[in-house]
Amino acid sequence: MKKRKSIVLIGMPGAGKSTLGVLLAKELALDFVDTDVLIQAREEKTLQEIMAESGYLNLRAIEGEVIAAAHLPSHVIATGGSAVYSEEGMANLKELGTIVFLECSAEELRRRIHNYESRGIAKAPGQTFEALFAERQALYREYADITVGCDGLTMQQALDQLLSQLPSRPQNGGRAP
Ligand SMILES: Nc1ncnc2c1ncn2[C@@H]1O[C@H](COP(=O)(O)OP(=O)(O)O)[C@@H](O)[C@H]1O
Ligand SMILES: O=C(O)C1=C[C@@H](OP(=O)(O)O)[C@@H](O)[C@H](O)C1
Ligand SMILES: [Mg+2]
Repeated sequence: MKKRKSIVLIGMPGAGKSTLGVLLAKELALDFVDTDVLIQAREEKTLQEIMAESGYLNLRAIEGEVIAAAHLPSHVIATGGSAVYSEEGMANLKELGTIVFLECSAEELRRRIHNYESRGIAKAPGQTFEALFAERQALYREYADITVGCDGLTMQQALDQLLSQLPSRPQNGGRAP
């Protein structure tokens, strides 16, 4: 079977990378992988356990290794929100395909996420949501090939918006690098 370019979803926790990623993979007949699951399987620990045992910087380091080593053509790849801290990892993902930033405002994310402190976000202790949002926003923008604004959209509307912004199928359907 021909290898196709992958689609890589980046964005803040709660932006919809994992949930929309599955729907997108089904729509495009691609495989789906969530790099959070790859990390957990490699470490045989949950993300929360990794952070509790060795800290958020170690989780980011492991995430960087996992995404730098990922060989995943013809996939929709949902990353964790902290993937953008790894330059090497993002370079590899960019080689695999199109990077899509699911952009939500801080207000929208606040409406979706009610467990900011306990969700296992890889952030410095005490860092506020607003500070983390600002720090990350710059990185998501830097890496994005496409930005999909998700505020106020239902899941289906966000999926439709994403599909309409993707490069057309013939461009998508070339051989993977
Ligand atoms: N338009 C939307 N698109 C994606 N998720 C949405 C939307 N509206 C509400 N949600 C909710 O936001 C959450 C997104 O979570 P998730 O997919 O795990 O995000 P991420 O993987 O980016 O952290 C889910 O609980 C989902 O039901
Ligand atoms: O943004 C973050 O720091 C993180 C986001 C999580 O993934 P989601 O973005 O899919 O929630 C997960 O990788 C980990 O808990 C760290
Ligand atoms: Mg996720």
